[in-house]
Amino acid sequence: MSHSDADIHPTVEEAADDIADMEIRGAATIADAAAGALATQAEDSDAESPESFRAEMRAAGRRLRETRPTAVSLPNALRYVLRGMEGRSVPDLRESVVESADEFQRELGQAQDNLGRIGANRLRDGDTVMTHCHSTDALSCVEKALDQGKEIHAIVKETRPRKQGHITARWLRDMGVPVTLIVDNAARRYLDQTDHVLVGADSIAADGSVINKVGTSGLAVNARERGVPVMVAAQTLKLHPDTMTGHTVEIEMRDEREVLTLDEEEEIGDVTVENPAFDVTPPRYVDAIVTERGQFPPESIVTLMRELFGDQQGGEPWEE
Ligand SMILES: O=P(O)(O)OC[C@H]1O[C@H](OP(=O)(O)O)[C@H](O)[C@@H]1O
Repeated sequence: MSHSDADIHPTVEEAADDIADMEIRGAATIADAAAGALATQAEDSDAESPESFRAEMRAAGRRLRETRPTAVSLPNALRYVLRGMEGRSVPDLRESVVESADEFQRELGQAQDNLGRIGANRLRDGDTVMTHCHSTDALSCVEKALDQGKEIHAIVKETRPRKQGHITARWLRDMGVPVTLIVDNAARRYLDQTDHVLVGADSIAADGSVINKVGTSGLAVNARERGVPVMVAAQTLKLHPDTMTGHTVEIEMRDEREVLTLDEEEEIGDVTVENPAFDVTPPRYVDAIVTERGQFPPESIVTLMRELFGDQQGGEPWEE
């Protein structure tokens, strides 16, 4: 690396590109990758002054932050690692960043395990869950239920346009769970055979709204109409601190080519394609938000948010 103040390590560039292209995806996985990339930036830095080291870390943080807007786990990860940066010399600063990233990654894994155990208690032997998209937090609940000796079946929604339901189907098969794969449009019909809708979250707002893969809100409304409980598995990393002061969560709009190929467009003619990646499920359609700190009715999640983020003031550590 050269000695310019804001050198971004190739590993950070690669992680940022992979997050933007969804080679690395899923809110928790993105957070884990971002923390790891910051650690590499720190480890390999040849900054000669504490100021240039800090400038490098901020530049790396900004590069990672600008990749995708909706999953708050990403800025929460960057805040955790960069706020842990302390020391007066480059070696001290480096060590603090590496330690802080390591601690973050350990806690993330631990939180997912604990959340899974709590969520598993909602599942009974023989239950069928319906999933949407691919969530490692949600699958942790199934895994722990299996560990408790329960038999679980899964109805897996394909999840257009990127068909991440296929990833869920593969993971569940690896766990030994019988899987029925359905197209998204069949979900309402199969709710009659479903005991729980089980989804993850990219962000949770202070009013208990759940921001998750587009299609979650329609599924939740249908589930309420059919009397099927909706369980959201989301470690506290998914709680969105800005929403405590009235900010809304930006919904990512992705490339139209995920929906319509060039060939398809040539056949149809010129049309406008909209491709929002996420939607907002109002709290009244959610029965429980399961975190590593316990399970909560969505309306009470704000209490936990105040406890966790209440004292966090000031600007973003990548902008300071
Ligand atoms: O953190 P975990 O539970 O793994 O995933 C949480 C959510 O992240 C995913 O977003 P994307 O696939 O990155 O757009 C899905 O919306 C999923 O429900």
